[in-house]
Amino acid sequence: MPSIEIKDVSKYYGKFRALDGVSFKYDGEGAIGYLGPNGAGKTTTLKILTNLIKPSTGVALINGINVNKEPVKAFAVTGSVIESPSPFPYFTIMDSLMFVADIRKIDHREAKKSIDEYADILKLPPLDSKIGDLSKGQRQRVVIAAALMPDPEILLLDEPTSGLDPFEMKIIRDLIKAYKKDKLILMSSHLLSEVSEVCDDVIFINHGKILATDKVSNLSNQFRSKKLIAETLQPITDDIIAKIKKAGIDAEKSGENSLVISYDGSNERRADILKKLVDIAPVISYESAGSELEQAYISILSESK
Ligand SMILES: Nc1ncnc2c1ncn2[C@@H]1O[C@H](COP(=O)(O)OP(=O)(O)OP(=O)(O)O)[C@@H](O)[C@H]1O
Repeated sequence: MPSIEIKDVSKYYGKFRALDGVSFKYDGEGAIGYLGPNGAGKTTTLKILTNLIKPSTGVALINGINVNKEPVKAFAVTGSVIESPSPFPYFTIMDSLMFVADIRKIDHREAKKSIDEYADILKLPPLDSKIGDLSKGQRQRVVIAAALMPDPEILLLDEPTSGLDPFEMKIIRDLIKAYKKDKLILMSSHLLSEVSEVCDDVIFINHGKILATDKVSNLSNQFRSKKLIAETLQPITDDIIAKIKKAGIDAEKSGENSLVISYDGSNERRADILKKLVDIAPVISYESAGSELEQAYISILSESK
C-alpha cells in the first residue's frame, strides 16, 4: 500500500525556520491537498519528500523508505513535479520523454505507447516540437507526462496548475482525479476550490506549521454555513416577510426576489425552512450562502496569524 510520511520535520534556511515540527502520514489511495498561502512551507516539504533538500531535523518516508537514506529506492516509486524548470530546451517533446524513459529504465516500446497515451490525455503539442519553443502551460503538461510515465504509486505535485489557463487546469485536474483512484497523491495548492474539487483530504499549513488536517467532507460539515439564500419567483413584499417571520423563520429581504435566512446549520432545520417557505411563496432556488470550505480556510488561517 502506498504511503507518505513526514515525521517531526523542521527545516531552517540559515536562521529562518521554514518548517516547524511538521508531521503527517497517509496511506492507501486518494489525493491529499497541501493547502496554504504563499511562503507557508509547501514547496519545502515536497522538496524534502523528494530528497531535493535535507530536513534540519526529522525524516521523510515514502512507502516506509527513508528518502534521505535510500533516495534511489524511494525515487523508483515516486513521480514528482516540483518547481518545474525548463528541461532540455533543445530536445523535442518525444526526445525528452524518451530520455526520462531511459532514466526510469522503461522499455522503449512501452515508453512510446505511454507517451502517445499521455500526449492524447494531456493534449500535448506535436511531439516533434522543441521544449524551448513551448508555452509555460505546454511545458508543465510535458513535465506531468514525464512524472506519470513510469506509473508511480506515489505522485508529489507542487502547485500543478499554477500559471495554467482554465482549459489546461481542467485537463490536469481531471487527470489527477482519474489517477488518484489507485494511487496516492500529495498536491500543494493555494487554491481552495482546487483542493475541494480534486482532493479527499486536506492539510492546512501556514508559517511552517500544520494548522489542521481533515477529510474535505468533514471540514465542509464542521464549517457549514449558517446562512441560506432563497430566491422567489415573485418580488418579496412586506406581507410575505411578515408571513415568513410568523412561521418562525429568521429572514431578511436581500434583493427584489431574494432572502437571507439565518439558521442553526443543521440539515433538519434547513429542510423544515424550505417546506415552510414554499407554502408562503414559490421558491426557485435555495442554497448555502458562501463556500463552506472557504469559511473553514479563512477561519483556520486567521487563528494562525
Ligand atoms: N532556499 C531558501 N533560502 C531561504 N529561504 C527560503 C528558501 N526557500 C524557501 N525559503 C523561505 O521559506 C519559506 C517557505 O517557502 P516555500 O517555498 O516552502 O513556501 P510555499 O508554501 O511553497 O510558498 P509558494 O506557494 O509561494 O511557493 C518562505 O518564507 C521562503 O521565503
